[in-house]
Amino acid sequence: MSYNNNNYNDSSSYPPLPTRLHRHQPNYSANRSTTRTHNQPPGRTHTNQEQEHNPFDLSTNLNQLNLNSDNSNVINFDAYEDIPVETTGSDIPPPVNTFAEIRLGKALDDNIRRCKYVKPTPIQRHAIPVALAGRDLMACAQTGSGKTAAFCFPIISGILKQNGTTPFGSGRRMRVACPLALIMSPTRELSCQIHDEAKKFSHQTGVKVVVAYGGAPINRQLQNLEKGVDILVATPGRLVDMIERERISLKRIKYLALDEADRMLDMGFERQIRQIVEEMGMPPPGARQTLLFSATFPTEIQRLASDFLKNYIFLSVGRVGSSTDLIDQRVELVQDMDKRSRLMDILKDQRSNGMTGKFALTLVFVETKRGADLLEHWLCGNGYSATAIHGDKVQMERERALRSFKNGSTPILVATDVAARGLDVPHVTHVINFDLPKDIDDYVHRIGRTGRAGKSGLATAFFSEKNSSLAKALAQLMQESNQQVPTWLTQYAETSSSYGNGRSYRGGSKFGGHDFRSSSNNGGGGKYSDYGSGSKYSDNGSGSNYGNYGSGSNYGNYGTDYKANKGPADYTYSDYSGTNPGDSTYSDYSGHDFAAAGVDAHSGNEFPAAGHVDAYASGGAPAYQSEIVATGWD
Ligand SMILES: Nc1ncnc2c1ncn2[C@@H]1O[C@H](COP(=O)(O)OP(=O)(O)OP(=O)(O)O)[C@@H](O)[C@H]1O
Repeated sequence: MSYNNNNYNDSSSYPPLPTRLHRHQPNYSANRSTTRTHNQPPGRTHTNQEQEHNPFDLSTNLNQLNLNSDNSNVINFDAYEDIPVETTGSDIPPPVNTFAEIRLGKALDDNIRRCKYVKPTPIQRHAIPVALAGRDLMACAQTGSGKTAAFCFPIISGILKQNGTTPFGSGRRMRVACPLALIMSPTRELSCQIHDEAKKFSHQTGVKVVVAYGGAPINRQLQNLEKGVDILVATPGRLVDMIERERISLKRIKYLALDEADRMLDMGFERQIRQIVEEMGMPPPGARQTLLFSATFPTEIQRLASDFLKNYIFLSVGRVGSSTDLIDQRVELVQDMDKRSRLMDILKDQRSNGMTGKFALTLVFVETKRGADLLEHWLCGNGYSATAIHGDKVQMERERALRSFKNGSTPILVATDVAARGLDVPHVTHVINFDLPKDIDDYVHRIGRTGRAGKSGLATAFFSEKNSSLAKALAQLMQESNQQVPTWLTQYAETSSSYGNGRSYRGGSKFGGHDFRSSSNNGGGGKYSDYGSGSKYSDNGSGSNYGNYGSGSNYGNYGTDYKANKGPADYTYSDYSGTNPGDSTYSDYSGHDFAAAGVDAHSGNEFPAAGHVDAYASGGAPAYQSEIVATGWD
């Protein structure tokens, strides 16, 4: 065996993967009535010709290829019972325990039932009442815990209550679409997924959802806009393009949601997001409602994000940036040259345990696009059905790869960080970090592709010498997620001074998250704490009750712990991309190249110098910092 045996587990053999993995898919025959539904605004009736596609239809829903006789479709809410919840801000609307309490309207309730959502997840219990009360929200909750519905439900419900019609303005030549809601996300695939979800939730409500993303023909998307749009789901590059062509106006936006908000506001996207939100006619904070969601929210990014918000509520479910305990995390010390043979051992074990095929998908993260292609090729050559996804593939190839992974035709997907965030593929049972990312938050998002919606999952990481800067953050994260930390990793953590590419790890108290206003004393207001899905308002601070907190003054043990454990450096941009020449870790995120020009240490290949913009960056953003290279801008 060619890997170092100082592993988490003495045995080289992997136990059978978790079995609570099969999610039953909804099988509803849609009511294809052409009459207006209960909550449907006037003017939103559907004729037979423009009959809505039924997203619950088994024959057309890709996910349903994964149907299994196992009926364990219901989310495991026990897994969320003890999750700490922290809410700060003024006049915080109380959480709910059931969807019925929320009064989303009959049409939406029907769709929730069709989705088989029996009760709200913790983030939904807390976030939906806040959003329905019209408040701005910065929300942080663990991967796979239902954030998409948490921002979609209030938006759809709000649009239905407005009883509006899909408005159009006038442009130079064509009609200008004026959506009421804009949902932005960093990758094309995630935008498509949110679009599919939002369509499902708004089925037969008359609310029109359209998606716009780069790499796909713009004309088709413009045609869809022509048919009317209430909710536009978009990636930033394509959106700017359409606004500049005067095909979209943001002047009627009432709801703005940023999914993966920390990513949208970090150095790769911030400038373009600011352009969209602040310079392209969108109503200002206060005149619109802004909802920011992510599983991770570094303090520095919270500070940037607060520009977009007014009198907002900060909500965290689980510690900010934590991984869920549902994911069994293992880390192995493997030299770079031994990684392939170790991967082969793992895949062989999985095969011999019967954990293969469409109900046991394996997602393998690598550092570079070329590395992804090479590994895919090597796996296929060794008898494993694999495909790859990364930012150098044209959109059609990206979509094909994801489709064949989802339906189990190729149960192994080799991916760069383009697949790290947000993607909800039901049967991913194992995430393997063949190459670890430099940033702990990226690790959190990557492993979060498994262990979703209350199901358990397995994450294995190959740790090599060059990952030593991540050791401290990784060990701390694992400890906080109740994982066994190998002794050798603790030793690495003790000797390494860094917290992973300069960003401090926000560890500390296991309890709750951290609203940056609380420590900087500039806002905040009341706070209350709550655990899991019970109804109690248990206060976990230093004795004050719900609503009785002064702004940041009564921060209690939680705050003290946070500060005491705060790492040496906060999130520093310079370390993020510029100081690692020869290293292209960040070279692939939804088509962006974040790395400086240089030579990829891993493959020995040159990667492009700053300023390169690839062929399908239509209307894409210019490289706005010398070290940033925009390729295939979404
Ligand atoms: N109330 C609910 N009951 C049952 N299943 C739910 C509920 N809410 C969401 N889900 C399911 O949970 C899964 C994960 O949801 P979602 O993709 O919104 O997670 P997320 O928090 O956005 O994750 P990530 O941080 O990775 O983006 C989805 O398959 C979704 O359909």
